[in-house]
Order: sequence, then structure tokens, then C-alpha cells
Amino acid sequence: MKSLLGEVVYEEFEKAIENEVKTSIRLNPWKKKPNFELKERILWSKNGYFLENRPSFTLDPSFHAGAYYVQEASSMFIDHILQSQKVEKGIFLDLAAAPGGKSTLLSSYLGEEGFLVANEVIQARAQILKENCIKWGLGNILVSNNDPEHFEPLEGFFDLVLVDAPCSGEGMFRKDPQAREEWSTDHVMLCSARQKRIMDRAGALVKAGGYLIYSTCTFNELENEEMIRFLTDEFSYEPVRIPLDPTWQIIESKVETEYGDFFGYRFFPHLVEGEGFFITILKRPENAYSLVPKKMKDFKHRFLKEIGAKEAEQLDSELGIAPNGAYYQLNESYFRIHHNWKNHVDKLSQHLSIKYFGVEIGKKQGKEWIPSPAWALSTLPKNQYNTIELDQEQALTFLRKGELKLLDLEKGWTLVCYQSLPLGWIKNLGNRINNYYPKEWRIRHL
Ligand SMILES: C[S@@+](CC[C@H](N)C(=O)[O-])C[C@H]1O[C@@H](n2cnc3c(N)ncnc32)[C@H](O)[C@@H]1O
Repeated sequence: MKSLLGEVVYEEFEKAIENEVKTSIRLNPWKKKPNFELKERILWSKNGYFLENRPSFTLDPSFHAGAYYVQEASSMFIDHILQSQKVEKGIFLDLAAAPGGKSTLLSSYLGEEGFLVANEVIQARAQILKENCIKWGLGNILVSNNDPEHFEPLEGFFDLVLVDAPCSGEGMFRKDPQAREEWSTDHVMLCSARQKRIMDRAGALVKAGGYLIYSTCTFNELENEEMIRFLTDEFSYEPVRIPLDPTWQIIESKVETEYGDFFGYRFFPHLVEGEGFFITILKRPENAYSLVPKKMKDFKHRFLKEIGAKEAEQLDSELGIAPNGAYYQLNESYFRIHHNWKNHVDKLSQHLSIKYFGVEIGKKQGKEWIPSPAWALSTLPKNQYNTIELDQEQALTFLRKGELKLLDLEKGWTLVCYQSLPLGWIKNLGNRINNYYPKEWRIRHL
């Protein structure tokens, strides 16, 4: 750090990492705003705000409704990159995605015009990623649980690939004392070697004219600038320079390579109200040559059944959804995606271990239709259902999967909402009210 910053500035850095980092959130632009005051916007992010203090997010039902994501400010710079480059919306990949901070940002950017593959190699973390993507609710994400190597047949498939790499975590020294304990030069070398393995695969997945974004939460050059050199040696990429407002105090780093000057951006804790961070973006030339995919292990989902176009139209009409869905059936459950992405999902399902995709609408059990919690949390309409507005206490009871005592509730299914934000389903059986909030999501420590 001393060689990166010089002795004098190093002291400022050392002081800064003893201070608390400001809490920040990013709003879900496709859902209703939560009912609290947001005064200080994060300047490089369209939907990011600093909070004055750190509230208990667990006790805020609008957090569980996916109205916002708690994310530190530096990471939201991706928003500025996408907006300033006017990156075309298409099919994006977030290769190291859990718990989903950057995936939910990419999903917001894409909206209905794009589709995101959010991948996580560690199974337990892929489960958390899936939960966060469901709550975000846009239905434009496919969650997979694969090693980057498994993506080999998808070379040249993606308009944008983001790799937020596992790293030595120097930028987390302030938040996480364990990160300081675990740091060693050997660990930095190990991280750098692992990043090269990942980027050796990721670099080939971008289509001609597409973008590759690489980021870490560490400062050292071996895991950052060195990776830019590695990528330009292995693949043909063009540099991209991001416009910066000097008041943001983000430090640009120029990397001279034999293929031209490339740029990275560093976020230091003594300059920026966020965690330490490094990010770079490269562009695959329009005339880049794509490798011919090799045959590899087949992950085809044997149980995924496609629903015909006619039946899909009928389902959309019965459910009150615009007639632009493609449906798949997995056991008794129905999953819906925008039909524009059907061919992509078909291709992806041949190679990836899919954990979730689109919106799980519900399942048929005998003659009964059971609406899914994911549908409740999605931005798709649910107009034909009764809704009920809960106060905070009642909403927390619902999220604990407790029993709600509600008078004059109509028989059958009701969508429960908090501040007009859907949380899930209850069903009035006459003698009792069943709570359909998923057991694995219920909030416990209250
Ligand atoms: C920095 S975190 C990603 C954070 C995430 N992008 C977000 O914004 O919420 C890096 C992720 O890489 C995963 N990972 C670890 N080893 C990996 C490997 N060899 N290949 C790909 N991903 C790996 C970790 O499990 C972790 O979830």
C-alpha cells in the first residue's frame, strides 16, 4: 500500500480503515419505493443512496419484498459504466454472482429487454443467490451452479460478462477484521493464479463487440493491473475509458500494454465512502474471432418440459399476464420467461446446472392451482387475486411464517402486501388461515 500510495497518503489510508463505512442501499427501480426518506444519492449510481445510520433491515418488510438491496457504494459504479457506455441490452453473464449484489444491479439495467445468467460455483451460495434473485422479482435471471470451466461450449455467447472475482479482500480490511488476519503474500499469489484460471475461460465467453468487466475488492496490482495484462495477452480486447467526475475521487490507473493503454479504476477508503474496490472494462473487437465450441459434459435438464405456444398463451390469459410468455414445467411447477429468451434458455439448459430461471408461477396439485411465492414477489401482475395490506407487526408475523389473525378475510387465496409491496400468499380455509411463506426464508431472530 505504501508503494501504491506513498508514505504520506498511506497514513490517511491507515486512519480511514479504522472508521465505519457508510451503509448504502440500491433501490429496485421496477418496484414501489420503500417508505423511508432517502436524502443522499450516490453520485455514480442511478438508484443508490447512503443512509444516515444502519437500520435493522431484518425488521423492514419492504427489504424482504425486494424493494431495495443493501450494497456498498463502490460496487454500484457498474451502473455508471453501463450507462456511460450505453451497453446494449442482450444476454449478460455474472460468472461469480453470489450473494447477488451485482446480479440484481445488472437485472435492473436489463429490465424486459435483456436476460442475465447469474452463476455461482458454490452450491450453498447459489441457493442464497437464487433467493435474492427471486425477491428482486424481474424474472429476467437464470441462476446456475457451475464451475467456470463448464461454460466452455458457450464461447462467444454473451453480450457482457462480469467477473467479480474471489480475491484477497484488502478492500474489506475496514469491514471485516478477519480479512486482515487471513491476508498473506502467499494468499495474494494464490488468488492471482485462480483469477487467471477464471479469466482464461471468461475472456472467451464474450461475443464480438461485447464487453468484459472484471472487478475485485482488493488493491494490489497482481490481482488487478496484472489481470488486464493477462487478458490482453490471451485475447484480443480493446480498451474502454470511463468518464469520471473529479469530485468522486475515484483513481484511474493506466496500464500500458503492447496492445495499447488500458484503464482500471480504484476506490480507496480514504477518498470514497465505500469499500476498497477495483474495476476495469474491456471491449471485444467487432471482428473478434470466436472459437468453435467443443463437445463437453451434457447438463441437459432431463425433467424440464416445454409447454407449447398455444398452451402458453392460454396460461398467460388465465393468469392475467401479457401474452409474451414461454413456459416450462418442472415436476408440478410452471416457470415463465419472456418468450424472447426461449432459445437462449434452451441452449443454456443443455450445458448448465440450472437452479432457477424466470418466474416460478405456481404448481398444479390435482385440480388446484397453488400460486408460487416467487410470483407474488415478481413484478408480473396478479390482478385477479384479493390483496390485503398488513401493518409492520402483521407483516413480520407473516415473514416469520406465523399465524395471522385477520377478520373479514375472503375465502381462498389472498396476496399479502406491506406498503403496497407484495410479500407472499395466504389462504383462508374458513377455520384457519394458511401461511404460504417459504419455510427456508422465514425470519427467525426476533
Ligand atoms: C466477490 S464474490 C462475488 C460477490 C457478488 N458478485 C456480489 O456482488 O454479490 C466472489 C464469488 O466467487 C466465488 N468463487 C470462489 N471460487 C471460485 C472459482 N474458482 N470460480 C468461480 N467463482 C468462484 C465465491 O463463491 C464468491 O461467491
